[in-house]
Amino acid sequence: MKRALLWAVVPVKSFACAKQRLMSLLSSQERAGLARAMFEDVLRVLAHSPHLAGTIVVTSDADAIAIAHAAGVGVLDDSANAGLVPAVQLAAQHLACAKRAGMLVVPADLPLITAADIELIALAHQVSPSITLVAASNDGGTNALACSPPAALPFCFGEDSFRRHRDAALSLGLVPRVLTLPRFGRDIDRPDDLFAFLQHPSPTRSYAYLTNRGIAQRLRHRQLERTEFTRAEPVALYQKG
Ligand SMILES: Nc1nc2c(ncn2[C@@H]2O[C@H](COP(=O)(O)OP(=O)(O)OP(=O)(O)O)[C@@H](O)[C@H]2O)c(=O)[nH]1
Ligand SMILES: O=C(O)[C@H](O)COP(=O)(O)O
Repeated sequence: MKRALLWAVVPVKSFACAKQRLMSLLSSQERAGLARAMFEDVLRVLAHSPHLAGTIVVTSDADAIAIAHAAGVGVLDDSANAGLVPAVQLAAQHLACAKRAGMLVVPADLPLITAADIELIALAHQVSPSITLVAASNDGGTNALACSPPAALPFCFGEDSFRRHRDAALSLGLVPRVLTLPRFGRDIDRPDDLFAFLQHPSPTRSYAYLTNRGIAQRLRHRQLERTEFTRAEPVALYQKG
């Protein structure tokens, strides 16, 4: 079976605005630092993959642009910063105009992905027209979307996006390939995602960032307190009554 060559597309919103859902655990500086480290982890895997035709970062963040250039990958300017869907549409139009065969959208908050994951996606993805999807493990999101040709699908990122991408493909008469890739499933969006990430050391910049800054240690204390509070709560209620 012939394979469609994929261009990886990594949308990156401004680091200063990233990871709002981690606000209860991390300062704005720490959220920006983590977002940056996760992006570096993702880019390191994509930029070295022999299974991709290339990688493009869609962003207007000066830091992200510098990191992309240092990794030798292209940048599309997203000065509008109007959300994930317009950013991906921009990339799809760009790739379609350049007559590229396909696009693989990879969010920048997947620090655990590996070269083997990219290979599995590239091997599973069929010739055009075709769609390949990887779901987030816990929130109904889409953590990888391969699409040939690049603009084959109306992009549905947001709430419940995996189901909506699958339905959109089916309504076009395309049966999407769906892969279960545990490392691809684990984006870091919410406090529980971060606690789970910290449970197992990983050779990632993200883990190193959280550990070297003392953030990991602080969060482990916090998690312990949370557990103890949950355990203590029924006793406290009993005493009050
Ligand atoms: N270029 C670009 N990328 C975006 C935009 N909005 C989100 N992204 C990227 O899309 C991916 C998923 O982002 P979200 O989960 O929506 O945002 P987040 O910063 O990770 O987390 P929250 O702030 O908690 O929603 C990440 O790679 C983001 O950097 C945008 O307006 N422009
Ligand atoms: O499916 C989506 O919309 C993207 O993967 C982003 O999802 P998230 O906001 O849950 O990370």
